[in-house]
Amino acid sequence: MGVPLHDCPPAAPPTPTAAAAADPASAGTAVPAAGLRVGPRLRRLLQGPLADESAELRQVLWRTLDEVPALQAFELLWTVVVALMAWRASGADWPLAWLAIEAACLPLRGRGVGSARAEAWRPLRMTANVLRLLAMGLGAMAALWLGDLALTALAPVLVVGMLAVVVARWAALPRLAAAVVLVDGALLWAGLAGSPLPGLLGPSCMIPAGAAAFWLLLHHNHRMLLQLLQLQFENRRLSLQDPLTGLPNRREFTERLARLREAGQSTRFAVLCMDLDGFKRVNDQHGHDAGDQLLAQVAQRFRGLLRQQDAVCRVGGDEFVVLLPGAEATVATQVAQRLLQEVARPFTLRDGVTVQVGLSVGIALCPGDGQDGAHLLREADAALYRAKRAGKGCWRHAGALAAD
Ligand SMILES: Nc1nc2c(ncn2[C@@H]2O[C@H](COP(=O)(O)OP(=O)(O)OP(=O)(O)O)[C@@H](O)[C@H]2O)c(=O)[nH]1
Repeated sequence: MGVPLHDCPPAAPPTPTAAAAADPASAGTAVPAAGLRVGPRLRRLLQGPLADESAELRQVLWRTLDEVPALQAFELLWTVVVALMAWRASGADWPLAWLAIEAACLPLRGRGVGSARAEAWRPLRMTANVLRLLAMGLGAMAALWLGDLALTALAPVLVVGMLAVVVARWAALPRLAAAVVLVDGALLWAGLAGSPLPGLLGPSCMIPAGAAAFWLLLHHNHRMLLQLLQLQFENRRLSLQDPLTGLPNRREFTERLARLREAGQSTRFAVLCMDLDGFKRVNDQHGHDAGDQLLAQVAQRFRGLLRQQDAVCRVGGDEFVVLLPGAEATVATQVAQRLLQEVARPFTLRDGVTVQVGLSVGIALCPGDGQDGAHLLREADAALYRAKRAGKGCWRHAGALAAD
């Protein structure tokens, strides 16, 4: 290591931030799981194995259920045609009740889609969808019981068409979709079996085979969709992660910085640019593999020291960047001091070799040293360069707080 820490002001007692950073158990609060807000048992029942997937992935899957307005218009048209025909044929009130349910569900089925409240309205949308599908099954069954020839042709087409839509679009919820197929399939079967028209019992026996085909399609759709999403998520994770240390990489760091800046003009945070001192010597003396092990252990120590809302990223060979949301100068300095001390402790590598390196840190603050993320990074990098020039093993502030 270069110049000892006395080049920096003496270490102050840990602040609540630094204390929390040192104790990962007390750091941060758990992010609430996103997605449908139903009881855990019901969610498990509906989602099945999906409950083990990440909340983010489940949310994307759920979003595939959101209704398409054009599709809803066609579905409405079909139901209106069959229900009005049943009303004319029977003169009874039940087709009107069927239409009333369809009409009442229509605005609820698209409620909140595309808005910030989309997630909150999802249970309502799902309830409305299930209710109208049930009404449609019952309505078609009753229409078949009338024995009207045109209705006998149209009602099964309506049910089968609806089930095809469910199978095509409800791959996110295969269990619920399968239940809808079974219930509406059973109602269709009951309608055909109970029709006063002769000869329908035989064709009605085809319904279990049809339901099985629908179920196979549904299962296939679900597996494909899940695999696609899993790949998409894995690709994204790999593109944002440094494979050696498991830390976020430069791209992820830039995105987090941008998100922080988007949070508002008054956002306060600190950027710490860090570079190991004497790392090349470890590579030269013990080999590249030892250097890799050292980098992974350094990353582990950094992670153990920081709060959950802080971010530490590996942005180059032995270069790391830390983002401290909400931190002002004192806290940033104290965190830099603790990081320095952490790295200064010897590292024991896999084959028992003990190595020692140091750390130099450059600190830039938002808003004091600038507002723009790229500018702050440059400022912190310049401060790091000054720390290196000052003899390494120390930290330096950017801009107004710079001592030299
Ligand atoms: N083992 C390993 N070495 C790497 C990796 N990426 C870069 N390096 C090496 O890390 C070294 C970084 O160079 P420097 O930062 O100049 O080395 P240093 O000894 O820390 O120099 P100072 O910062 O001036 O103290 C170079 O020798 C690179 O070849 C990596 O992924 N694994």
